[in-house]
Amino acid sequence: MSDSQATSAAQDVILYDDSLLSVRDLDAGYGDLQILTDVDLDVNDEEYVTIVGPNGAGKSTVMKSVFGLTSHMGGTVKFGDKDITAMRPEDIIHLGLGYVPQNDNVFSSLSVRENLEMGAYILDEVPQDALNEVFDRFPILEERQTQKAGTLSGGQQQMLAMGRALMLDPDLLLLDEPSAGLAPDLVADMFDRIDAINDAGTAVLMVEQNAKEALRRCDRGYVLVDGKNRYEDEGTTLLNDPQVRQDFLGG
Ligand SMILES: Nc1ncnc2c1ncn2[C@@H]1O[C@H](COP(=O)(O)OP(=O)(O)OP(=O)(O)O)[C@@H](O)[C@H]1O
Repeated sequence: MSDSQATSAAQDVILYDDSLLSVRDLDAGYGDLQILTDVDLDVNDEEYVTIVGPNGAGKSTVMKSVFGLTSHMGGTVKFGDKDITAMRPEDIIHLGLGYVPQNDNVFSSLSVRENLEMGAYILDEVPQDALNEVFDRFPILEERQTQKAGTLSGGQQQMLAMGRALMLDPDLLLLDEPSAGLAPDLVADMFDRIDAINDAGTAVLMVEQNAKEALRRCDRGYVLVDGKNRYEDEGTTLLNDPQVRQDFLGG
């Protein structure tokens, strides 16, 4: 453990002093309904972090809370040196944080290219370099750039949603269930693409139902249960932990 880390006695969660994203004692929910309690979480520069856990554990709520989409009830969220606690999403994206929600993540009636251009709406001009990079990363989007997004397959729409978030070249990408709804033979391809995005230097925080594959690929993982931290460790360590396997990974 480096000098910049300290272990939280309560949950045995490692807290970092200099992480890119730092969530501390976060309480959040919807309206008056509290879902998250004292959640701690870090993502370091260029790190790939996964949150897994049972249905309804609050995984998506963590992502939404980081991105300013829930009721904030306590605790802090820092991104780089900025306190972004309860900041609005339209302000957060200026800071280099991109979010790809699980559902409704493309504008169906707009073309593929228009969707990508919308990703950069906060800029005065469409960043051509970023657009070309997205097309290099997802060639099918270049081929189909004039097609309406709603006519793409589920996997292609997921690529478009990611491509749109990449238009601002974020330092951290939040991905909520990127493999949801994909045919089994497309799931590995989607994970390969996420690996490539991370290898190119973008930190990733991902929620996944496909927990084993996600833990196999990530650097570190968190297991969230009932809106609280339960385990945190390197992905492969969690994957091989008998208790985690039995309780959360189907044996
Ligand atoms: N907009 C909302 N309003 C009220 N309650 C909500 C809302 N969205 C989610 N919840 C509730 O918050 C709890 C956590 O949901 P969340 O989607 O964060 O869990 P999850 O771990 O991502 O689950 P899953 O794996 O099933 O997607 C659930 O009880 C859910 O019903």
